[in-house]
Amino acid sequence: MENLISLVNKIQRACTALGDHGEESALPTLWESLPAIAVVGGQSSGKSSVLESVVGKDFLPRGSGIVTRRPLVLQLHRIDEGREYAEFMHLPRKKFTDFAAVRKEISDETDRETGRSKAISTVPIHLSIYSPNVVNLTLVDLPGLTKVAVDGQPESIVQEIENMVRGYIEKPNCIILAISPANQDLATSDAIKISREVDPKGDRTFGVLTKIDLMDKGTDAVEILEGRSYKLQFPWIGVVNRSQADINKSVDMIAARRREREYFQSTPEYSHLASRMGSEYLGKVLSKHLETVIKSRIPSLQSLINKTILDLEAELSRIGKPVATDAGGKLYMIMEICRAFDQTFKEHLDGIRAGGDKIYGVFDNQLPAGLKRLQFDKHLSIDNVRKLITEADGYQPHLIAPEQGYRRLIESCLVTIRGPAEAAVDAIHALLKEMVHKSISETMASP
Ligand SMILES: Nc1nc2c(ncn2[C@@H]2O[C@H](COP(=O)(O)OP(=O)(O)OP(=O)(O)O)[C@@H](O)[C@H]2O)c(=O)[nH]1
Repeated sequence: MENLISLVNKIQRACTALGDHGEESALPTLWESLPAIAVVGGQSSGKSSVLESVVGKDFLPRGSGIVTRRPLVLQLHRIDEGREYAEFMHLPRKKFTDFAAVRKEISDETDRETGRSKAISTVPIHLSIYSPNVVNLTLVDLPGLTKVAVDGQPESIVQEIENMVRGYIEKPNCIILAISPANQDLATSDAIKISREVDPKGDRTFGVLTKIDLMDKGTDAVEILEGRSYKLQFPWIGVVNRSQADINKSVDMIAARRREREYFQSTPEYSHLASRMGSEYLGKVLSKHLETVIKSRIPSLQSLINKTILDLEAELSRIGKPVATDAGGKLYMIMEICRAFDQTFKEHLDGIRAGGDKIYGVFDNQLPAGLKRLQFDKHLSIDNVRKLITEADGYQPHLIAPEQGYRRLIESCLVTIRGPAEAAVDAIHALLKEMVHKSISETMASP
């Protein structure tokens, strides 16, 4: 089953490399059919902390304002042994073993796409983490939902983030990880609000409650965790992440996970729920659920891939043979096309293919018929001949041919036949053009 998640990971990477990340496209987008888990929450709800706890590493950029400005597709791969490392799809063959450098690269790559303007972009960053301490999982980290723009960002950014988040989570294949902080009223949770809009029955929403340790004294989250305040199909999972003070003191993740476990076991209100609380448990549940979803989607994925292959093959055969890349190859190809065109055109003229016979039709029928309709009587009347010859040559003895006069006579007749002659030329021009077009399409269609 673990192979299934890695297979989907590979397809997701291929989608991004081909520019398919679920946006408008002429072809059905494969990305949209792949199951993935999107992490949704308001700013400072603890999204980054949950992601880092699931991974067991510090690697996400931190700061004030909108830090996550591009979707981060985080693919976790479990390895049996060896040192953990990370890889970005935009930096192939570069292995990061220093996770502070991973954090910096996420920031830098965000800026490369969006500029330093703090704008947001829907083009995802792909990060793969290979570690013995993770479960196979694909998570998409999205910008935190916010209510106000900061740092000179346009007001529209609030709506843009919401649209981007909605764009991911409204896809029926998206599993929503809705992060809500326990120290705020659940009724005000941005994550619950938006996930309820796209998944009203909670069929694909996992509710995660953070900051349970920060709740007011005398209050607890049992009502929520037991699904009585807000029911989802899947049980709520509570987590206790590192506080800001822990982060400042560089409390490591492994110690934080241990402390989290102890917290749930030793707090009387939660001890009966301890076995299904915490980030480690969350990671396992998500991995298992993702596997189940992928398994159920395999037939539809397969038929989508097959259909896309057929569509692309049809498109390829419509486009034609591959074009050579080097100059010599291109020249050879052009010469071949010209030769084939030349041959086809000649065959049309010679009557091997249809079309050339129409040219004979013009000379044999149209032109003679046009000429027959002309009135030469006036030109060739004896009076006119005499007049022209006298005007051109003057009075001459009969032995000398009146050459100038003949010329004038022929010229005036030629002017008369101009009309039918030009009509014949136009007709042949149109026929030749038609044959050129025919020959081009026949040349391109020939194998
Ligand atoms: N005590 C305690 N602090 C937490 C918990 N979860 C998160 N925090 C703290 O809350 C602050 C915000 O957490 P983040 O994980 O950065 O929240 P975020 O949702 O990713 O915030 P943005 O990146 O700004 O959108 C940090 O200082 C965390 O240390 C928790 O369960 N308990």
